Amino acid sequence: MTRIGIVGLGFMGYTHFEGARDISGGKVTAFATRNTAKLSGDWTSIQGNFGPPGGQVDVSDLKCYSDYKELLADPDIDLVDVCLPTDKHFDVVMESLAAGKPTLVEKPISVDPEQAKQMVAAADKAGVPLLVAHVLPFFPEFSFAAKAIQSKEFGKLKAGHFKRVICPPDWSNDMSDFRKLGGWGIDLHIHDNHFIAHACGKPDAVFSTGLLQDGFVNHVHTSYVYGSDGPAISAVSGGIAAKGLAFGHGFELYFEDATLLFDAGTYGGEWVVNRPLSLVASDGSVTAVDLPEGDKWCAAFTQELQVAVNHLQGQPAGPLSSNLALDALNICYAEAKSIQDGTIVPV
Ligand SMILES: NC(=O)C1=CN([C@@H]2O[C@H](COP(=O)(O)OP(=O)(O)OC[C@H]3O[C@@H](n4cnc5c(N)ncnc54)[C@H](OP(=O)(O)O)[C@@H]3O)[C@@H](O)[C@H]2O)C=CC1
Ligand SMILES: O=C1CO[C@H](CO)[C@@H](O)[C@@H]1O
Repeated sequence: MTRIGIVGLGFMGYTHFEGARDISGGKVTAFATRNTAKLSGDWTSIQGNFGPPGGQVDVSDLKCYSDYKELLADPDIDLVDVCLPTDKHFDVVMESLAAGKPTLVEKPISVDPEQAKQMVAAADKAGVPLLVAHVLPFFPEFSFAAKAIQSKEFGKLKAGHFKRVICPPDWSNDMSDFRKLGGWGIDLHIHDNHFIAHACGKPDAVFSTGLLQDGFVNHVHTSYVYGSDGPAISAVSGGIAAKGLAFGHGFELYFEDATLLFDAGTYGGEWVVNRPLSLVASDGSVTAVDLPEGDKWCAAFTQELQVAVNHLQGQPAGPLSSNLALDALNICYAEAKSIQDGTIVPV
């Protein structure tokens, strides 16, 4: 049984906690929070941009630490799950690795590429697993899309377009500093960069136009450059949607033999599926793809944590690979440079 300790109980700490309820071979046995109400199980202050608010949680079977350093020193923790704001990732991950703890850290690995490289190098040197919690490949529509791209079930992917937009979030004071987040490029659009690198391979270069703020991407349109045989991929992403559009994402994927479409988001506070995952076939038919039904709101996080737990038993890290997280971050920097210089930038 892998005993998981969560550090930081905000939107993601709570989401991981709920997601971990359904994994096999692992469970959350400890958490660390600075907040006295949360220490006693009152998680009602927690709310993110999807999922329900936190409630009253029975913490009697859990070790509740007010200082994450105590959690890192606990010999009964097998996997440290760092759910802190991004600017805290480097210090806490380095401490966790130094304590010999296999570590899962929320995305992005860091805003600073040098720090990100140091984290990966430290894990390699210590022989301690470091995983980055990029969850998008575990969402059923994206999981289906990645499998379709990699298996060529519908022929080769010829072209694709991705979308990910939010209105600026207001659930956390920690998210108000654009430089700490790395802008919506590194905070949000990195999901697409990671997914594209995971499903299609790392692009050779990017060409982007968009809006920069404090040197970071606020809104971006990117063309991902592959060799002459590669797919034509583009994405639009950013944080300039009006307040009624809290979150929206989707894709259009043009395969040789079919087109795969998906588009959904939170409009006016309601989850709206504009286009369920649909297969447009060459015979003219359009069918909704059967996806697992009745999944909990945090099911993708369950899958993500399952891969992390399985990795400690020798299974591949898959989409949680820290090198893939580095690639995704590097693409973000190439995009910002492309917007700045107006040129195609190698990745
Ligand atoms: N995969 C995904 O879909 C998403 C990923 N994320 C990522 O998750 C990470 C956390 O984001 P999110 O959960 O939204 O942020 P929140 O602000 O909601 O939660 C972060 C928590 O970290 C703790 N914390 C904050 N500052 C400090 C500090 N100085 N020292 C120690 N602890 C601190 C607080 O927990 P406490 O009060 O318990 O101490 C806080 O609630 C980010 O890296 C973000 O990019 C975010 C949203 C979605
Ligand atoms: O997917 C996400 C939803 O929006 C949040 C706010 O930008 C991001 O942090 C997160 O990664």
